This record gives sequence, C-alpha cells and structure tokens, in this order.
Amino acid sequence: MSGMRVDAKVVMLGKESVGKTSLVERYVHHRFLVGPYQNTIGAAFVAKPIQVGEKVITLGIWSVKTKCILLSLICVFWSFLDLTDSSSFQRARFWVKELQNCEEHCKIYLCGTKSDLIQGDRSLRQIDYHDTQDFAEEIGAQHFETSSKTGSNVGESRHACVHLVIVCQLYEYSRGERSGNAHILRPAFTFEMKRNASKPERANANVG
Ligand SMILES: Nc1nc2c(ncn2[C@@H]2O[C@H](COP(=O)(O)OP(=O)(O)OP(=O)(O)O)[C@@H](O)[C@H]2O)c(=O)[nH]1
Repeated sequence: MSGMRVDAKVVMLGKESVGKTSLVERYVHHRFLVGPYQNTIGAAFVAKPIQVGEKVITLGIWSVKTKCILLSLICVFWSFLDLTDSSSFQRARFWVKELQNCEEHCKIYLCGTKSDLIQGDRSLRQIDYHDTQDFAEEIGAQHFETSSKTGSNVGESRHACVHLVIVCQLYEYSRGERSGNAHILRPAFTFEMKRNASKPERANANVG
C-alpha cells in the first residue's frame, strides 16, 4: 500500500478577511504574506501532499465564502472566526447552520484566527474563548485558536492543532473508516468524507 494516493478535501468557511487564505499559506507554504489584503473572489484552492502512515495523501484545501459552492461539496468543514471581529462569530454560526442543513451529521471544527493580535493586546479580543467553547460543545465541534502570522497551532509540529487534526482526519480517511479506536482525537473524526464527492466549480479559483 506504500505510496498510494488518496484525495481528500478540507473546506474552510468564514467571513471575508477572517484569515482563511493566510492559514492555508502558513500551513502549505510555511509563510505569512504581508502587504495589502486581497479579497478572494469566489473560492480558492490549494493542494498539499501529506504523508500519513505509509501513504501519501493529496489534500485539497478549499477556502469558500459563497453558499452556492458549498452546496456542491462534501468533505471536512472548518468554520473560521476572527478573534478580533465579533461579527465573524455570527458568520460562523451561519455557516454551521448551513452545513447542518446540508449534512445533518457532519461535525465541524471552529478555528479562531489572529491569536497573535490578542497576545499583543488583550483588549483586541472580541470573541471570548469560553463562548466559542460553549458553541463548540453545542454543535459537537472541536475548537482551537491559531495565528498564521506566528504559525501558532498551524505549523507541522506534533503539537500544532491544524496539522494534527488534518493528519488524523486523513489517517482515518486513508483507512476508509469513520469510527474506530486508532487515535485519541477520535470523537472529532466522524465526518462524512466521501471519496467520490462531486468536484467543486473551478470558475473563480484563484490560488494554484
Ligand atoms: N496579525 C494577523 N493577521 C492576520 C492573520 N491571518 C490573517 N491576517 C490578516 O487578515 C487579513 C485577511 O486575511 P486573509 O487570509 O486574506 O483572509 P480570508 O479569510 O482569506 O479573506 P477572503 O479572501 O476575503 O475570504 C490580511 O490582511 C492578513 O494579513 C494572523 O494570524 N495574524
């Protein structure tokens, strides 16, 4: 089975400017792009091969803002919140509702972004950690906070939530499992990950 490739998808959902593209840049290219903010039009896509056990899995990461694209996707969902923008919490709630309408049993990750700004100045925090945690418990999600700028919780260290979560998801996916006892983070990995999910439209994809 060594070297077998399996494609899997992660979809990152969230309000504009919440930090989806930056997290993908950090995770895939190990960098944080400085300069003027560029609004993603429609959806962005990037692929990353990841070694999971004996297999290399090509992970497709979609950054999505529009409902029409969401409806054609079936995969793993992360809902983003900008910790310095309270309105992004409402937007995350919206996405969760939409997801649960589409995929009743899908489980979702909540990803708080820009934690470096909070660490620099606590008064910038507009979304309380415990409020998000309560929401996460309500919807059966896992919740973590990241900084694409510093790489906190995003890099490929074995303590980084983003990497750990992705690898564990892929591990389960590569084994064709939705349940089992292989990993301590097991309860979070009951996503519908359908191998033959329909391909999203590429029309507005603007990230190679
Ligand atoms: N300080 C800090 N700034 C961040 C971080 N992540 C993103 N940003 C900034 O937030 C702005 C928006 O980031 P993007 O990654 O483009 O956000 P997005 O969610 O992809 O935005 P859309 O393209 O509108 O969907 C940019 O100016 C980033 O530099 C972070 O972790 N820390």
